[in-house]
Amino acid sequence: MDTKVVGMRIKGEGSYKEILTDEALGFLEQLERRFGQRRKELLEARLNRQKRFDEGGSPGFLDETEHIRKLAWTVDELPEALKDRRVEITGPVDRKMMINALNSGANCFMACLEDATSPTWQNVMEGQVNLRDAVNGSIHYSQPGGKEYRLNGEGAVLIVRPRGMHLVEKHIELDGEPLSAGLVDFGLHLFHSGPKLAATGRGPFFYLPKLESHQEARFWNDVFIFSQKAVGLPRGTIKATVLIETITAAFEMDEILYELKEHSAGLNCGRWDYIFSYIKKFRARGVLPDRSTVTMTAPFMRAYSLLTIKTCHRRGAPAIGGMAAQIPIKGDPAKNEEAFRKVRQDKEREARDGHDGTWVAHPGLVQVAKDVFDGEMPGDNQIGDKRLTGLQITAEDLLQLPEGTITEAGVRLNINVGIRYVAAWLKGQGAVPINHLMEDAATAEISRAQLWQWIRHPEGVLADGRKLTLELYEAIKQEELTRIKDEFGTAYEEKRFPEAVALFDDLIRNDRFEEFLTLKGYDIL
Ligand SMILES: CC(=O)SCCNC(=O)CCNC(=O)[C@H](O)C(C)(C)COP(=O)(O)OP(=O)(O)OC[C@H]1O[C@@H](n2cnc3c(N)ncnc32)[C@H](O)[C@@H]1OP(=O)(O)O
Ligand SMILES: O=CC(=O)O
Repeated sequence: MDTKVVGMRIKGEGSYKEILTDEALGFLEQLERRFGQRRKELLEARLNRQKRFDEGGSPGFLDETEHIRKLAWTVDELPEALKDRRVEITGPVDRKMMINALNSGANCFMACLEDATSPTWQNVMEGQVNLRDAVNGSIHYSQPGGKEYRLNGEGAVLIVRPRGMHLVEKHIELDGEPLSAGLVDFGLHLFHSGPKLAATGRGPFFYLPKLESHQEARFWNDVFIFSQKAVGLPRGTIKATVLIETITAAFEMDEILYELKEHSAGLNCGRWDYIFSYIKKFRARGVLPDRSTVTMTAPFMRAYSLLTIKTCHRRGAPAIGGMAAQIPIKGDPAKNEEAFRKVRQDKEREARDGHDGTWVAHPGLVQVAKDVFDGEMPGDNQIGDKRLTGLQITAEDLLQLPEGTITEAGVRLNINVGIRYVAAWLKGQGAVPINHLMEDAATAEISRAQLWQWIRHPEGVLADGRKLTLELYEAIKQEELTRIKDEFGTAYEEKRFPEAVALFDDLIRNDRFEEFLTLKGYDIL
């Protein structure tokens, strides 16, 4: 469908007229024309950085920005709505789940168009409708069978996570090229809800995913400056929290806060993507052990989270913790208690280390995290706590390879979870419960990246002495597929497992490491 914007075409089905208004599309056009090329250049810089790592180079703290790390400065004052973020619930932009999240009792709700949302056109467009209705307070949902869902009062403060820079939105083209997905998600939400949110002091707030450098933070800062002017908001109204979820960004935390200074709402430890990034960036080097053994207490993960807290507090910014993958387990009180215990332990470590809040994946976990932070954090946040000021975290600390073994069970789990996740994603679900754990794009990336690396790396050897080869991968995969087929029976095809297996196989078998599984998957979504 052609639009009134010259050169712009909508290729997705359904008109979504209330979201894709001429004015909103005009705004997307301006964003793309101003920032689309720069996004591509930043992606090119990522590839060049990877080349250097493949040739043995290492990331380090940058010489050219030493002055930024040395000088005393702080980010701008936080708005009232973001001072107390002790519990943030995350979830996709699904209508019912959004209402549940907003009503969950959490301080904030991170509405995710990234890892927790499969970017079908329908999900993306309906997500925007849901965001707009949530901001208007008019959001409601009638469950087939009778249950009604409505907002109970103001609800959690909304923070929107647009898609990462690597993704495009193929359903909207400008001059024959797809738009930048992150700019679409950001732009539509800002255009429809920014002024309304600003009027109440509850936004517009964003989470910025998968940044690799301070230049990418500068990109977003420039997008914010331009966009605020375009929609009539004072400079500094938008606040953004950057996820530190790539190993390279961990070396540029000060610089990232500095670039976003007047728009910064601190940093968050995106632990799952961080592990994925570590494997991806250093795939030619040492191997990581089984996914389940790489936890936040591994020295390199601990160094990263402590550095995040230290850096944020020095700069007057909040340092938000990450996501424990456990979710409530129905029908098994003992296992459920064990899951809750693990989440509690994780949140206690975060609160005691000095984090200013944390993430939970499920409404049933809000109270657990709240109790921990209420107990450990008497004020709104711990930004004033400078305990970590003298802590020295070196490049070696951040890069230290975790110890542990690779087991057949770990290989099996990676194959099983990876294929199940990709099938769910192809069916339009971006976050799923598998083996009582939350799985989303970030956790699935770890699974496939580990398999890819273990097969090719000489140290990809199981604890029993067998080298993981393509042949062994294939044999285990066939056994796991038998289990999946037994479980799904005649629904196997309808659930898109054949395509999921083909895609997963391609990611593992191809010697070229695919940057993101969602990039490859988007072609057939
Ligand atoms: C690595 C990262 O990027 S982390 C951030 C991105 N990932 C996420 O945000 C994942 C968030 N979590 C989820 O999506 C979900 O909790 C899942 C998919 C893991 C499990 O969901 P379900 O299988 O629906 O869980 P369950 O059956 O226990 O849900 C019970 C109720 O809680 C609701 N619920 C579960 N999780 C959430 C959530 N995160 N937000 C809002 N509501 C939720 C369900 O909709 C359901 O509601 P209902 O009783 O009104 O029908
Ligand atoms: O985005 C969060 C993560 O843990 O990855």
